[in-house]
Amino acid sequence: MKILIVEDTRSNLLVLTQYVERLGATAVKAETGAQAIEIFQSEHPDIVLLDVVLPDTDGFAVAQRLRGLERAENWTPIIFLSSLGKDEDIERGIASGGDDYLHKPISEVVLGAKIRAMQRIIQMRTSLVVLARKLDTANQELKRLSASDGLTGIANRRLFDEYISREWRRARRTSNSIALLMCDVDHFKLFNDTYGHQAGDDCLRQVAGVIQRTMERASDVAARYGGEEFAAILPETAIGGALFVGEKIRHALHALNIPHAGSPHGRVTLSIGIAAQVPDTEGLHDDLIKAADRALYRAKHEGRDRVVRADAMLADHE
Ligand SMILES: Nc1nc2c(ncn2[C@@H]2O[C@H](COP(=O)(O)OP(=O)(O)OP(=O)(O)O)[C@@H](O)[C@H]2O)c(=O)[nH]1
Repeated sequence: MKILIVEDTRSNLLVLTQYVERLGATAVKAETGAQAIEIFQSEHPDIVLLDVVLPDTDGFAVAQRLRGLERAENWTPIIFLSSLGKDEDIERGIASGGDDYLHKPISEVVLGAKIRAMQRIIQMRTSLVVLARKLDTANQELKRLSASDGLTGIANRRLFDEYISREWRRARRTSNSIALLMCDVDHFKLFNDTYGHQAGDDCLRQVAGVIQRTMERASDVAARYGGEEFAAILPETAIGGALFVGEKIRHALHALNIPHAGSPHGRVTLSIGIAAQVPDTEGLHDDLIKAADRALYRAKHEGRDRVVRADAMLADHE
């Protein structure tokens, strides 16, 4: 343990140094406020014994400065040693950041007891800081788990719902387009029937990975929408950009070439429905989901393994 003694009277400094060393601690010494601040920063003492009357400033100002220098999680006990013994002096000492206040002349026994008490508080505080850090890590992990899909590790439906609602409102505020891709694995029931459920799960993991990797912007989110259906939210993206991403996903999955003997395509493919919209004041994000869903339905009916855009469907109907 390192104890900083701030005392301008040499004889006092000598005696206090002996007290501290007899406790088995290392003494570092300062004779002015400026020195105290400098040594505090370079030596990082565990406890500070601080005289109130100093040649360049007073101990109260030094204590305040030391508190300002401490990093968020750190705390160094400061014990004032003073010949000023009025109630107001003690009050000022504690208010300026001190933790205890001893009157001169200092008794070795009392000083030893106070230092041991401070050590005990330091230990308890350190355990609390460690515990708080562990809790923080556990909370972050919990947050991550509650937002991710257990099978594929990408965002789950809960996060999807939250994210699309938030991004829809943001797009409305900024009059930006938001795009949605709904992707469904083709003939997946047959895949399961042919290769087994385990292989099916593995396939879903790979498809999720392809979708996730294909999206490049930090604001893009890929989620497992349910079963063998995935969704991708692309904020600040118009239909052209969404089409580009959809085709990129489709080709990336082709490149992966996961065999699917039951499919006319011979490999695992995706049908993708896309929709994009600049939200108006009345529209709901549900409308965007419905539009992408209808496009997906159309992609299935037109032969699967394709990207169909919702606005093209509208044009067809016109
Ligand atoms: N292995 C596995 N299969 C799943 C999972 N979730 C859903 N499925 C299966 O996915 C299949 C989906 O089948 P359908 O909705 O009939 O569609 P499909 O066979 O993919 O045919 P199309 O979508 O019309 O191309 C069902 O057999 C589900 O059991 C999962 O987490 N793991």
